[in-house]
Amino acid sequence: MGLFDFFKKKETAPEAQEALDKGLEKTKEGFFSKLTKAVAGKSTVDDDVLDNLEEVLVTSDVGVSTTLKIIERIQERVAKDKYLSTTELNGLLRDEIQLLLAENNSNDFRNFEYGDHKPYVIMVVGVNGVGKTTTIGKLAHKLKKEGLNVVLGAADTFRAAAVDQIKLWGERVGVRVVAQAMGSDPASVAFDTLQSAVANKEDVVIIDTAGRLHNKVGLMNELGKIKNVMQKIIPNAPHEILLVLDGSTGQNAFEQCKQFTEATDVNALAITKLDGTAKGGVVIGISDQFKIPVKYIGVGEKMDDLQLFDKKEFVNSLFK
Ligand SMILES: Nc1nc2c(ncn2[C@@H]2O[C@H](COP(=O)(O)OP(=O)(O)OP(=O)(O)O)[C@@H](O)[C@H]2O)c(=O)[nH]1
Repeated sequence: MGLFDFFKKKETAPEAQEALDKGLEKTKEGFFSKLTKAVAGKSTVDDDVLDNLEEVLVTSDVGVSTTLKIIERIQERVAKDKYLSTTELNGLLRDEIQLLLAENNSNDFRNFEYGDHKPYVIMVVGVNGVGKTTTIGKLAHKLKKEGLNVVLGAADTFRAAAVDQIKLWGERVGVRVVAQAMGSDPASVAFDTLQSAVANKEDVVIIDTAGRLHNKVGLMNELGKIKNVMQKIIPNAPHEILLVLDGSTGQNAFEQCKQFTEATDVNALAITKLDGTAKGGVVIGISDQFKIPVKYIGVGEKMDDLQLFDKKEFVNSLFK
């Protein structure tokens, strides 16, 4: 199977569905217990119910603007149907969330025109602690399992621990890692990585970057420099700029998304740690607000706990 096929591949393995269901358990529990309270004692969807629903969505980290959009659509349905029972609310919400995800993930990764990029270059960005290194390791494992040759570039040279962590993942997964000493130029690591990947005819390059957010201009310059250097070897690299966000940080994730999308052309999102949070609504809000497809979700700490995001499976799992 080629690279292109991998990204188009549908992940329907029962284990994957099970991991997704388990990973979304907390979100589901939190959401539906709040929803049950929101409609308690009510038989029809009225203004009170809608107010309560708004609160449920906001506190599930769907985000204010996306929440208002959902409420408005339900209001329209109520106005049209005149009488809407609260038992119908679940189904209605499910439909609206599905629609919303479809609108924002219309550029679903499975439909992306990747062409036949070889190597396919992924530059991974995000602040420290969000699960960036883990996501890179899991992704390398996933791609390797599909028979692709992967190489990692340790371009987060700011912290010695970051280089060590990437090397450790490289060993665990069994993929090559290009690294230089701590403090060396990240762009130089990226250059070396791409150059050797081309020479070795490797399929995928994943470049880690430092996630310092203290200063947007600094971040922009650093990421810009890495990109420019990559383009000396492969003119349209990186093909993917993957922003990793910690799903359990709610509003912080929105803020980080804002900062990084202003600093560079993020075109894919990975949302991690969904298993540890009741705030999985962040997946719905972020993709709506930023119009960037969620491509991967992290649903656990193990190597296999990174999934290709499928909006339909996500909603099915949430409303199961
Ligand atoms: N439960 C859970 N934990 C995760 C997930 N992804 C990452 N983690 C954990 O989050 C912690 C931070 O992950 P790292 O990969 O070290 O984070 P990082 O962003 O690279 O941070 P630095 O290495 O400090 O830059 C680790 O303990 C991971 O095991 C996930 O999807 N679910």
